[in-house]
Amino acid sequence: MHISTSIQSLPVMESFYTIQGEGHYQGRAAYFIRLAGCDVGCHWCDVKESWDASQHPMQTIEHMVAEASAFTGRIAVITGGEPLMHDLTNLTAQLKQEGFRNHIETSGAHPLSGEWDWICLSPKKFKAPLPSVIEACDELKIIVFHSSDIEWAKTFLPKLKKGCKLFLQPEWSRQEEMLPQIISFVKENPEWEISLQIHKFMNIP
Ligand SMILES: C[S@@+](CC[C@H](N)C(=O)[O-])C[C@H]1O[C@@H](n2cnc3c(N)ncnc32)[C@H](O)[C@@H]1O
Ligand SMILES: Nc1nc2[nH]cc(C(=O)O)c2c(=O)[nH]1
Ligand code: SF4
Ligand SMILES: [Mg+2]
Repeated sequence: MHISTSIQSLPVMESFYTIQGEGHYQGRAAYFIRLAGCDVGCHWCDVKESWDASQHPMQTIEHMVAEASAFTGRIAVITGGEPLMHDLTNLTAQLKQEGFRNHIETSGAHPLSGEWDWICLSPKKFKAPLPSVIEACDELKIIVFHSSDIEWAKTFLPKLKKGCKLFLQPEWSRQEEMLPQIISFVKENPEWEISLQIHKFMNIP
């Protein structure tokens, strides 16, 4: 007997069409889907409201993709929360059918699922990233809260695939203190770039 794919729903905190504010695609129009649920626990996380999935409504993938498709842009960024806590096979397949490039923002603490055109890994000391995600990422984005985080960033280099983009992003509240050190590091190590959360300067989501 043929069993049709059951309708899958995922907990969604918010979705919005905006400008990617971080990393290699910074400045590009993108539709963000922020899935709820995270077990990493970064003390400086800028979306702690996303952590408890039970606080957010379930939405069917059909509904999520239909809403995304209403906008002109065709980059979808799946973020969270930690999006890899969910099986993203069906979501990414249906976004692809609507012509989206699928991008993910992840801590890498859970196994990859789904079909990705761009993987941004932002590893955390609080819950280590899986080797499989480190090897697959297209962009490494290290949040710099303390100057020692710059040294920690370098420990990932031997494990990354060739051509992986390298970013240092100051933790928002620590920007003034960390930026001078990040700037001098990048001047000495020009394979690294600076990412600044430009959406926060523009007061957009
Ligand atoms: C909110 S997280 C969601 C995706 C995933 N859980 C992760 O951490 O990559 C999205 C991005 O924002 C970064 N981020 C979160 N809080 C931040 C802060 N206070 N300052 C700078 N970047 C932050 C994360 O490191 C990650 O790159
Ligand atoms: N504009 C904008 N760009 C972003 N890039 C990564 C974000 C995230 O929270 O994952 C984010 C976000 O929340 N807003
Ligand atoms: S892994 Fe991402 S969503 Fe989870 S606490 Fe850290 S920054 Fe926030
Ligand atoms: Mg954000």
